[in-house]
Amino acid sequence: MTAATAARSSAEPPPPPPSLEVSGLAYAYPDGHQALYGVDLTVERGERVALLGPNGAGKTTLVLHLNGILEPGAGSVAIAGLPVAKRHLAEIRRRVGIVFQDPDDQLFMPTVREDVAFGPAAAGIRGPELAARVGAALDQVGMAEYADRPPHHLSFGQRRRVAVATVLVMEPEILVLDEPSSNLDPASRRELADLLLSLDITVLMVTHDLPYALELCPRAVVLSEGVIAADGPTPELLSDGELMAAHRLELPFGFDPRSVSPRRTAP
Ligand SMILES: Nc1ncnc2c1ncn2[C@@H]1O[C@H](COP(=O)(O)OP(=O)(O)OP(=O)(O)O)[C@@H](O)[C@H]1O
Repeated sequence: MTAATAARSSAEPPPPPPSLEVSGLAYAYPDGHQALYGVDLTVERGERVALLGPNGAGKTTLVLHLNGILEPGAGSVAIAGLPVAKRHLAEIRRRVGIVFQDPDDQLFMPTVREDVAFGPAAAGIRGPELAARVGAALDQVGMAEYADRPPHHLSFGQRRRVAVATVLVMEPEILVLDEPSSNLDPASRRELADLLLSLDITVLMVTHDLPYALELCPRAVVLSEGVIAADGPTPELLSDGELMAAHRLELPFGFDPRSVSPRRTAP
């Protein structure tokens, strides 16, 4: 290394910490049921990762550790370098935006605008900054024109988009989506895919919809019986018949995972 390159590299900022770092995470429910046995998972900033696995694999249990709803029995979780711990819980919950499967679990205010404003208002943001953040989040999900509507007057697909806005407005480090394509008609499913591809954000997507995982997530992780059974490029994992059968993963009849490449960006 020359003196000039050494000087330049010492001036470069260090790379950002991973968006998500899970190390040796183990968890047993209070009734003694062991749901996770030492999970290690690192997701770098900007990655989109599908979390796959059969019913009961431990996917929800893992997600509930990301924002401190559950506390590890062993191991640790960090979000952009900040440990998930009681003393950091408010900041952790801002950094981890979880979109639950049922948007009605997340929407409870009289209007869309108030639902999207709820999180930042609770964090002390007021006035023009609050209005600007809410407007920007609704624009991101294409729902600005519905701002004054009651959420329960919207379609399921529209409510899911508003639920995404309620977490985007917090400017999270990582967006965690639980079954984002469930109950969506084909057009809403595609529109949500386009929306997710337009976001410059780290994504962890829990899904049983394997074509959706393939389209949106270049990388997939298979969780099975509380351990990571595979971690790699989604097309490779979904083309591995033995792996798929061993973990009860099934593609739709006739679907060839080699016929689709993960999309990098929205059209
Ligand atoms: N509150 C609880 N008390 C005891 N055991 C639980 C509890 N919640 C989940 N479990 C068990 O922990 C294991 C993991 O469950 P989890 O909900 O994390 O699986 P999952 O991969 O999200 O499944 P699914 O695809 O069906 O949503 C399962 O065996 C489940 O029965």
